[in-house]
Order: sequence, then C-alpha cells, then structure tokens
Amino acid sequence: MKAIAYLGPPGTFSHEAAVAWARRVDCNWQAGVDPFLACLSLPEVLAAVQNHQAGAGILPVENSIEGAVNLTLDLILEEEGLKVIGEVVLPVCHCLLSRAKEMTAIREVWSHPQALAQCRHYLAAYLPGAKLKAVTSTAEAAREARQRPELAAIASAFAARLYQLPVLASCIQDYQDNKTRFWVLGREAPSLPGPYKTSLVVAALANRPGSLYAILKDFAEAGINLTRIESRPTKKELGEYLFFIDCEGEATGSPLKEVLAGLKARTGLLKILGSYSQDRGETACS
Ligand SMILES: O=C(O)C(=O)C[C@]1(C(=O)O)C=C[C@@H](O)C=C1
Repeated sequence: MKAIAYLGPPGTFSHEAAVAWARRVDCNWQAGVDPFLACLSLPEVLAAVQNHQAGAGILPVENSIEGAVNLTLDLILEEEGLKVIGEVVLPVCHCLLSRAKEMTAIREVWSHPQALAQCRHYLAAYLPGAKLKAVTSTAEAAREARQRPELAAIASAFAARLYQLPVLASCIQDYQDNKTRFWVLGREAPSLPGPYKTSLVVAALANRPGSLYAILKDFAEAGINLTRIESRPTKKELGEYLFFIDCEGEATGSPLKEVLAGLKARTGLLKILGSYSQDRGETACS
C-alpha cells in the first residue's frame, strides 16, 4: 500500500482526514513505515500522486462556513490521469494554541486563511488588536507558536498534542457544527459500500436563457438528487462559468449513466471527476 499525501506538516486537519481515510480503507501498513506523506502545498499533494510517490492524496474541497476551496477545484479541473476515489467529511473544531500566559500577551495570530476566516467573529471579539497572519497550514502556525510565546495559532487539539502547546480556548469557530469535506484523489476507487456519489464538471454550449436549466432538468427528470452545485469562472470570458456538480449514484449505473450520455451530446464540456462511496460524516473530532 502506497502512502497517503496530505497538506503538512503533521497535525493539520488534512492529516486527520488522511488518517480517517486510511482507517476506512483498512490499510495494512508495513511495520515501521510512515503511511502518510506531508506536502508543502495542495499542488505538491497532487504531484506526489501523479509521480507515484503516493497512492492517494487528500484535498480540502469545501467547508460548511467558508464554502468552496477554489484551488482544489481548479487543480482537479486541469488534472488528466487521476480521479476522485473517495471523500472524507471531518468535523473541524478550532482551538487557540499559545504559550502566552494570558490573552493580552498575544500579539499575533497565525493560521491557514480558511481557519482565520472560520473564526472571524471570535478574533474580532477576543483579540481585536492582534495582527493576523495567513500561513500555509494550521499545523505550520502551531509549529511557530511553539517557538514564540507572543504568538497564538488557530489549529486543532491534535496539533496541540503534537506540538505540546497549551489550549487557551477551544471550539472558537463562528458556527459550532463546522465541517470540511475532503476529496481523495487516486487512480482506482477502493471497493467500499454504497450509497455512492459522482462528481462532475459541466459547461453549457452557449450563454443563453435556460442553458443551466436544461442541464439540471435532466437530473430532476431522472429523479437524481444533486448534493452540491458550485460555479467557477471559465477564466476565458467574464460572465462565463463551469459548474461543479455532485449527485447521488454511480456514473456507470442507471439512471445517471443515461443522463451523462445525454449531457455529453448537448454540452460544451462534461468531465466526470469520479464515483465514490459517500461519507456520512461520522468521523470523530480530534
Ligand atoms: O491547515 C490545515 O490544517 C488544513 O488541513 C487545511 C484546511 C483547509 O484548507 O480548509 C483544512 C481544514 C480546515 O477547513 C482548515 C484548513
């Protein structure tokens, strides 16, 4: 079994999602071999899978507070050889980690931009004077907070244990039931029980009235439930969009198979990103 690549360093939420995925697929790891590969960025996670350094890669795709992770959508759109082989829905409980003796001693708060955004109200209420700094991951911020007591990191309880940092406050996200959904990228989906989901990207042939409606109508008439729709600019013309759609069912099974065949003939672009076992979000918090 090859490694699972994730956004590092160790202790990120992506690391927790990688652990959850390894448990789900019941990996039989070789004793003494680290089954996880920490990468510096999302493009590096993808590259590790592309060049066979890793068998799977974990990419955050959406968060219940902040919405889409656009970089992931753009990376997967350009990707040719890999597909979405799974998903992990992770509860995200943010903690304030610091060696500061009291809150008034905190001069800076570091974290991943998504985490800073998810805790916007807390930061405005409790640390209004602190300088906010966006870094590559929550664990990177925790690593720095270990070195500098005037700095606090927003990161997980898992990172607090790993970097031996005091937890000054926990569950500081602006909405309590915070979750991030990750895609697992790879070559072949493992055989896991259903229900299944399919992710795809579609673009209308022309920018005219009813073109998106015509796409959605096919799903509705076939009784297929859409679980998500997200638009991204085509990057070619202002006002032109691609639609990332997640729906229930497998691309090779009826009635989705017939709907996709119909769409292929009538749309400007149809890219199937993958069919995979649905995660009902039962993964436990760190
Ligand atoms: O920095 C981390 O811990 C990550 O795994 C990245 C990331 C993200 O990109 O959204 C993952 C989950 C949380 O939403 C916050 C940050």
